[in-house]
Amino acid sequence: MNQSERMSPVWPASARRDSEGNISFHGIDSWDLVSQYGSPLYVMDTDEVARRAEYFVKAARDAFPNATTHVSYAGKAFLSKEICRIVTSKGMTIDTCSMGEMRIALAAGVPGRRLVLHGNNKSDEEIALAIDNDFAKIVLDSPDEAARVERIARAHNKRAKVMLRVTVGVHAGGHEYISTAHEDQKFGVPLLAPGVSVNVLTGEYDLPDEVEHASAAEPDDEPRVNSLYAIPPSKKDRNPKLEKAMSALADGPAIAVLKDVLRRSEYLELVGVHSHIGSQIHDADAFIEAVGRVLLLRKTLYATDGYVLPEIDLGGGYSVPYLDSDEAMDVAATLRRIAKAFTAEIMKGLPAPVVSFEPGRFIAGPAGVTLYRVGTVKPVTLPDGTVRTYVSVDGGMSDNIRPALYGADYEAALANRHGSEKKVLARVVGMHCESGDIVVRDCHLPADIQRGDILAVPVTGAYCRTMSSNYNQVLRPAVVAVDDGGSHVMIRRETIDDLLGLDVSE
Ligand SMILES: Cc1ncc(COP(=O)(O)O)c(C=O)c1O
Ligand SMILES: N[C@@H](CCCC[NH3+])C(=O)O
Repeated sequence: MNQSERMSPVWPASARRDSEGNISFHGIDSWDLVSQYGSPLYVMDTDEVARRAEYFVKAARDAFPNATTHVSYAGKAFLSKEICRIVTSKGMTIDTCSMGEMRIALAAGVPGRRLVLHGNNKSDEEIALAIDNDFAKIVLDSPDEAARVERIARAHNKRAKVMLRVTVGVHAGGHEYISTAHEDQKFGVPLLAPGVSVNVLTGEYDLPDEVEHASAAEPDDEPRVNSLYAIPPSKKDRNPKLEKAMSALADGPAIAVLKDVLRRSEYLELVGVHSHIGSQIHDADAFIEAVGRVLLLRKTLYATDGYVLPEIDLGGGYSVPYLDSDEAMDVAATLRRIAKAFTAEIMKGLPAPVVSFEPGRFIAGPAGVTLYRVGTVKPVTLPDGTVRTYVSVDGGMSDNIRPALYGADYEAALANRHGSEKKVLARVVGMHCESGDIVVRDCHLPADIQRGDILAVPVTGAYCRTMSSNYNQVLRPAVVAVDDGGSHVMIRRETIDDLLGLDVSE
């Protein structure tokens, strides 16, 4: 019997390396997986997905013992009917943002009341499908969307549950393309008019002159009773700093949309506000800052319209380590810190909202490993005399666009043997006609790596298969599920018939 060693924490918990150097998942060798299902191959450890879903749902419940929490799996990270069933069995709902994602979740048997629809450019058909299926929420992303959803809801004689996605102005996230709460981008509706900034913790704010005159009450002024307060507070409950910050928000774009939704209440039920500040966020402070701003918005809407937003959705963005040297985020501790922000002064007088989260990468990323066959191995001498060994594999940017798109870093390991003790500086590259077709920019691999070997790249469960392409007319790989019960195909490999079937020209 072979002695097996656990792999480092970036691998699924079931991954082992035996004394011959074979990497296995739940006892199934990489070599056997590739022999049976072909290469490249996405391997999804479904036990790991279930464990991570369970962990997040429990961490949210534990962090908010006195509030209801909802955790929605962000299907854009990785979606299949089986994954839908696994995460919903662990108490999650599912966040979708396209017709395809909605249809997969519905085909998995997930009821609409456990689904969410996002999207900055939803089609009428997508909105109609969500309304028809009584989705838990449709997240409005721009000022004109309330009227569109209302029109479709009226046609279906239904009342749609809607939220508004707001951009809170917090700058966070791993890469510019995956940061979503700064001002200059396509998602959401800003809290504040252009040029206005508010420190929600101190109530200090910077307003351009004209806005200052229009909106800010002096601390000793009478409150702007008619414009700011639906229900004027008693003098002793007034907080001048908070009033200044609320005044700025009361004049902002987000409140205007929320008021518009309230005016359409016959067909729209305003269930809350949504803030997603970006993805691969390591810094818990960014979430705390976002919570403060969203709670200020909730307080302001209560002040102006006497409406208590029932739910605050804080989106996803929880980081995972990709490299052994990356620090793992303590998600339970982060959620506890977020929960503390909900006990701030600003909550005084308002009931606790339902608090929702939408993790994607955290659930699926570390559960996935991609297996590739090694092809050409080419040592290249660099101008400074260093030799870099280019190791070509049979996939690349078509199955993992993240290195090319975000400069994302990964690790690679020889998965079918130990290989020589001597290591070489290597770059793992794909088979596409692009020099940027890189899988792992820099790593050290055994010097005797050769054609036919298997390379495994961990943490490819999120945003790899879902962002894959047919570039160079390659066929998308299969996704194989592994767990204690064995392995099976979850999503089949594309075939040449699939490819030719799309080309309908005579
Ligand atoms: C609205 C929304 N929710 C949730 C997510 C999931 O993010 P992550 O996979 O980083 O948790 C995203 C993607 O960034 C998103 O846009
Ligand atoms: N696609 C991004 C994550 C953000 C997508 C959702 N807003 C990534 O691969 O890191």
